[in-house]
Amino acid sequence: MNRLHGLYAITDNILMPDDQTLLSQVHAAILGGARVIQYRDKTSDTEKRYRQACLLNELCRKHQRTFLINDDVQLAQQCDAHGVHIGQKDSPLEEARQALGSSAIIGVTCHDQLSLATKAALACADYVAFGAFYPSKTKPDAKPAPLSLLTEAKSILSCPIVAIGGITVDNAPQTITAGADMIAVVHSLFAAESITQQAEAFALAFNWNE
Ligand SMILES: Cc1ncc(COP(=O)(O)OP(=O)(O)O)c(N)n1
Ligand SMILES: Cc1nc(C(=O)O)sc1CCOP(=O)(O)O
Ligand SMILES: [Mg+2]
Repeated sequence: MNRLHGLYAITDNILMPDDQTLLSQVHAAILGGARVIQYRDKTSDTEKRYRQACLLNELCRKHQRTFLINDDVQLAQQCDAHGVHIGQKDSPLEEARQALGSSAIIGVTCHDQLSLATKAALACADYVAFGAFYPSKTKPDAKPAPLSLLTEAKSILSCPIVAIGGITVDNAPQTITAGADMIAVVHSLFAAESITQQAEAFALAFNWNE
């Protein structure tokens, strides 16, 4: 199975306020076909973040899913995650690689800028992420990015490409056709009535394009 392809589910500390909700919602997403899980908790509760990251790591390993930590290289190390997702204001890629080693998966946010992606790819990022392609409920201030960026990026990069920001079951096929290898989703997945069915619908969008 290609580990960096398909539905990329990102957790949310508001939609999933406690351990039980977090675990059951991520489990539901995995059952529906989410291939990559990112633990994204923007609180400063270190104890909770460590505990939840360990719980999710165990769940993802049990189901052979890729588990990444947002922002926090040290937490990724502590909970033995597969890797980390870093933004332009987080730890530099070189530092993250030094800390986590050559087999870790490191993804980098590139917003709407191809130049950030070529730089990250040259520095051996495992994937690059562009967005926001649609208005995002999770990050309403995210700068918009055009779908044409995905097509342009696909023609010059050899690493996998993630599309993020306001992705829904309705607009997912367009982002995949434009060049996304993975679609990263928070709200449209985890606020759904049936998370498993919603994940299945996202996963189907990839089958139509394969
Ligand atoms: C897959 C993926 N893409 C982009 C982001 C955004 O990262 P960043 O710009 O560092 O913003 P925060 O998520 O830290 O608020 C992401 N987390 N995941
Ligand atoms: C975390 C994040 N980063 C973005 C970017 O554009 O870099 S958009 C975003 C939020 C994604 O959540 P939703 O699927 O609810 O829009
Ligand atoms: Mg970040």
